[in-house]
Amino acid sequence: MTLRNDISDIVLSEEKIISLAKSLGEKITEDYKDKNPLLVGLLKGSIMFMGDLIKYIDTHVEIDFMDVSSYSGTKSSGDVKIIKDLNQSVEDRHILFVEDIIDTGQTLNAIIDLIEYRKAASVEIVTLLDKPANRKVDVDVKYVGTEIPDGFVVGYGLDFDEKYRNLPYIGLLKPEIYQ
Ligand SMILES: O=P(O)(O)OC[C@H]1O[C@H](OP(=O)(O)OP(=O)(O)O)[C@H](O)[C@@H]1O
Ligand code: HPA
Ligand SMILES: [Mg+2]
Repeated sequence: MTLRNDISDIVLSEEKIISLAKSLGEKITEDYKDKNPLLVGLLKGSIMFMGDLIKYIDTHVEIDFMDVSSYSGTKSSGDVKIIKDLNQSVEDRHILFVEDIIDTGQTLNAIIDLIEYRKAASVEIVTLLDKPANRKVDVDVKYVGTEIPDGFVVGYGLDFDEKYRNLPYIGLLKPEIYQ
Protein backbone atom coordinates (compact mmCIF):
# COMPACT_ATOMS: atom_id res chain seq x y z
CA MET A 1 0.00 0.00 0.00
CA THR A 2 1.21 3.51 -0.83
CA LEU A 3 0.00 6.85 0.50
CA ARG A 4 -1.73 7.36 -2.86
CA ASN A 5 -4.19 4.58 -1.90
CA ASP A 6 -5.65 6.86 0.80
CA ILE A 7 -6.38 9.64 -1.71
CA SER A 8 -9.56 9.60 -3.79
CA ASP A 9 -8.65 12.50 -6.13
CA ILE A 10 -5.66 14.67 -6.86
CA VAL A 11 -7.01 18.20 -6.42
CA LEU A 12 -3.79 19.99 -7.47
CA SER A 13 -0.82 18.35 -9.15
CA GLU A 14 2.76 19.34 -8.35
CA GLU A 15 2.98 21.14 -11.72
CA LYS A 16 -0.23 23.09 -11.10
CA ILE A 17 0.95 24.12 -7.62
CA ILE A 18 4.21 25.47 -9.06
CA SER A 19 2.37 27.45 -11.73
CA LEU A 20 0.07 28.99 -9.07
CA ALA A 21 3.09 29.83 -6.87
CA LYS A 22 4.74 31.49 -9.86
CA SER A 23 1.77 33.71 -10.74
CA LEU A 24 1.21 34.68 -7.08
CA GLY A 25 4.93 35.42 -6.71
CA GLU A 26 4.83 37.72 -9.75
CA LYS A 27 1.85 39.68 -8.37
CA ILE A 28 3.52 40.00 -4.96
CA THR A 29 6.72 41.22 -6.64
CA GLU A 30 4.76 44.04 -8.31
CA ASP A 31 2.83 45.03 -5.17
CA TYR A 32 5.73 44.93 -2.71
CA LYS A 33 8.62 46.44 -4.71
CA ASP A 34 10.87 48.36 -2.26
CA LYS A 35 8.60 47.61 0.72
CA ASN A 36 10.81 44.84 2.16
CA PRO A 37 7.78 42.87 3.40
CA LEU A 38 7.98 40.30 6.18
CA LEU A 39 6.44 37.06 4.95
CA VAL A 40 5.00 35.17 7.91
CA GLY A 41 4.43 31.47 7.34
CA LEU A 42 2.00 29.70 9.63
CA LEU A 43 3.50 26.39 10.70
CA LYS A 44 3.34 23.71 9.94
CA GLY A 45 1.04 23.63 6.92
CA SER A 46 2.73 26.47 5.00
CA ILE A 47 6.23 24.95 4.83
CA MET A 48 6.18 23.77 1.23
CA PHE A 49 4.20 26.67 -0.17
CA MET A 50 6.52 29.21 1.49
CA GLY A 51 9.51 27.44 -0.06
CA ASP A 52 8.03 27.52 -3.55
CA LEU A 53 6.42 30.98 -3.39
CA ILE A 54 9.53 32.92 -2.40
CA LYS A 55 11.46 31.53 -5.37
CA TYR A 56 9.14 33.56 -7.60
CA ILE A 57 9.28 36.85 -5.67
CA ASP A 58 11.85 39.09 -7.33
CA THR A 59 12.30 41.83 -4.73
CA HIS A 60 13.75 41.79 -1.21
CA VAL A 61 11.65 39.96 1.38
CA GLU A 62 12.29 38.62 4.86
CA ILE A 63 10.67 35.49 6.23
CA ASP A 64 9.61 34.35 9.67
CA PHE A 65 7.23 31.75 11.08
CA MET A 66 4.55 31.46 13.72
CA ASP A 67 3.31 28.10 14.91
CA VAL A 68 -0.43 28.13 15.46
CA SER A 69 -2.72 25.16 15.69
CA SER A 70 -6.42 24.53 16.18
CA TYR A 71 -7.17 21.25 14.40
CA SER A 72 -7.64 17.83 15.90
CA GLY A 73 -8.24 15.29 13.14
CA THR A 74 -10.47 16.98 10.54
CA LYS A 75 -12.19 19.39 12.95
CA SER A 76 -11.22 22.90 14.02
CA SER A 77 -11.63 23.42 17.76
CA GLY A 78 -11.93 27.16 17.06
CA ASP A 79 -9.39 27.65 19.83
CA VAL A 80 -6.31 28.99 18.03
CA LYS A 81 -3.19 28.29 20.10
CA ILE A 82 0.07 30.17 19.50
CA ILE A 83 2.80 27.60 19.98
CA LYS A 84 5.62 29.78 18.63
CA ASP A 85 5.41 33.55 18.20
CA LEU A 86 7.45 35.75 15.82
CA ASN A 87 11.09 36.45 16.64
CA GLN A 88 10.82 40.16 15.85
CA SER A 89 8.66 43.25 16.09
CA VAL A 90 6.08 43.86 13.32
CA GLU A 91 5.73 47.57 14.11
CA ASP A 92 5.71 49.60 10.85
CA ARG A 93 6.41 46.46 8.78
CA HIS A 94 4.41 45.27 5.79
CA ILE A 95 3.24 41.80 6.86
CA LEU A 96 2.18 39.14 4.37
CA PHE A 97 0.81 35.95 5.91
CA VAL A 98 1.56 32.83 3.92
CA GLU A 99 -1.03 30.08 4.35
CA ASP A 100 -1.64 26.69 2.82
CA ILE A 101 -5.42 26.84 3.29
CA ILE A 102 -8.17 29.10 4.60
CA ASP A 103 -11.04 26.93 5.72
CA THR A 104 -13.22 28.16 8.63
CA GLY A 105 -11.11 31.36 8.68
CA GLN A 106 -10.66 31.14 12.44
CA THR A 107 -6.86 30.78 12.41
CA LEU A 108 -6.16 33.92 10.39
CA ASN A 109 -8.94 35.88 12.01
CA ALA A 110 -7.32 35.41 15.41
CA ILE A 111 -3.76 36.11 14.23
CA ILE A 112 -4.57 39.18 12.13
CA ASP A 113 -6.20 40.92 15.10
CA LEU A 114 -3.02 40.30 17.09
CA ILE A 115 -0.68 41.61 14.37
CA GLU A 116 -2.80 44.73 13.78
CA TYR A 117 -2.73 45.38 17.53
CA ARG A 118 1.07 45.25 17.30
CA LYS A 119 0.93 48.17 14.81
CA ALA A 120 2.01 46.60 11.52
CA ALA A 121 2.07 49.07 8.58
CA SER A 122 -0.11 46.69 6.53
CA VAL A 123 -1.37 43.13 6.82
CA GLU A 124 -2.35 40.94 3.85
CA ILE A 125 -2.75 37.22 3.22
CA VAL A 126 -1.58 34.90 0.48
CA THR A 127 -3.05 31.41 0.48
CA LEU A 128 -2.60 28.54 -1.92
CA LEU A 129 -6.08 27.13 -1.20
CA ASP A 130 -9.36 28.77 -0.28
CA LYS A 131 -12.27 26.59 0.85
CA PRO A 132 -15.13 29.13 1.15
CA ALA A 133 -17.85 26.47 1.69
CA ASN A 134 -16.67 25.99 5.27
CA ARG A 135 -16.14 29.62 6.33
CA LYS A 136 -17.27 30.57 9.86
CA VAL A 137 -15.66 34.02 10.08
CA ASP A 138 -14.95 36.51 7.29
CA VAL A 139 -11.32 36.96 6.28
CA ASP A 140 -10.14 39.41 3.65
CA VAL A 141 -7.71 37.43 1.48
CA LYS A 142 -5.78 39.43 -1.11
CA TYR A 143 -3.96 36.63 -2.96
CA VAL A 144 -5.61 33.26 -3.59
CA GLY A 145 -4.02 30.41 -5.55
CA THR A 146 -7.29 28.58 -6.15
CA GLU A 147 -10.66 27.85 -4.58
CA ILE A 148 -11.45 24.24 -3.71
CA PRO A 149 -14.77 22.57 -2.90
CA ASP A 150 -15.62 21.18 0.53
CA GLY A 151 -13.78 17.98 1.53
CA PHE A 152 -10.71 17.30 3.64
CA VAL A 153 -7.50 17.68 1.65
CA VAL A 154 -3.94 16.65 2.54
CA GLY A 155 -0.44 16.86 1.11
CA TYR A 156 2.02 19.60 0.21
CA GLY A 157 2.24 20.52 3.92
CA LEU A 158 -1.38 19.83 4.87
CA ASP A 159 -1.98 17.01 7.35
CA PHE A 160 -4.52 14.68 8.81
CA ASP A 161 -3.35 13.91 12.38
CA GLU A 162 0.19 15.02 11.40
CA LYS A 163 0.33 12.58 8.49
CA TYR A 164 0.40 13.06 4.69
CA ARG A 165 2.27 16.42 4.82
CA ASN A 166 5.00 14.88 2.66
CA LEU A 167 2.82 14.22 -0.41
CA PRO A 168 4.06 16.42 -3.29
CA TYR A 169 0.46 17.20 -4.41
CA ILE A 170 -2.87 18.20 -2.82
CA GLY A 171 -5.22 15.23 -2.58
CA LEU A 172 -8.72 14.59 -1.29
CA LEU A 173 -8.49 12.19 1.66
CA LYS A 174 -10.82 9.19 1.42
CA PRO A 175 -13.56 9.59 4.08
CA GLU A 176 -12.97 6.02 5.34
CA ILE A 177 -9.54 7.16 6.58
CA TYR A 178 -10.96 9.69 9.02
CA GLN A 179 -14.53 8.47 9.72
O1 LIG B 1 -9.26 28.44 8.37
P1 LIG B 1 -9.06 27.42 9.44
O2 LIG B 1 -10.28 26.55 9.63
O3 LIG B 1 -8.58 28.00 10.73
O4 LIG B 1 -7.97 26.38 8.92
C1 LIG B 1 -6.76 26.73 8.34
C2 LIG B 1 -5.59 26.39 9.20
O5 LIG B 1 -5.69 25.02 9.64
C3 LIG B 1 -4.49 24.33 9.35
O6 LIG B 1 -3.58 24.45 10.41
P2 LIG B 1 -3.58 23.50 11.69
O7 LIG B 1 -4.27 24.20 12.82
O8 LIG B 1 -4.09 22.14 11.30
O9 LIG B 1 -2.04 23.41 12.02
P3 LIG B 1 -0.90 22.81 11.07
O10 LIG B 1 -0.62 23.85 10.01
O11 LIG B 1 0.25 22.59 11.97
O12 LIG B 1 -1.44 21.53 10.47
C4 LIG B 1 -3.98 25.04 8.12
O13 LIG B 1 -2.60 24.83 7.95
C5 LIG B 1 -4.32 26.48 8.38
O14 LIG B 1 -3.33 27.15 9.15
O1 HPA C 1 -8.87 20.43 4.40
C1 HPA C 1 -7.93 20.57 5.23
N1 HPA C 1 -6.88 19.70 5.28
C2 HPA C 1 -5.86 19.81 6.16
N2 HPA C 1 -5.80 20.74 7.08
C3 HPA C 1 -6.80 21.65 7.11
N3 HPA C 1 -6.97 22.70 7.93
C4 HPA C 1 -8.08 23.28 7.56
N4 HPA C 1 -8.67 22.63 6.53
C5 HPA C 1 -7.87 21.59 6.21
MG1 LIG D 1 -3.21 20.63 10.55
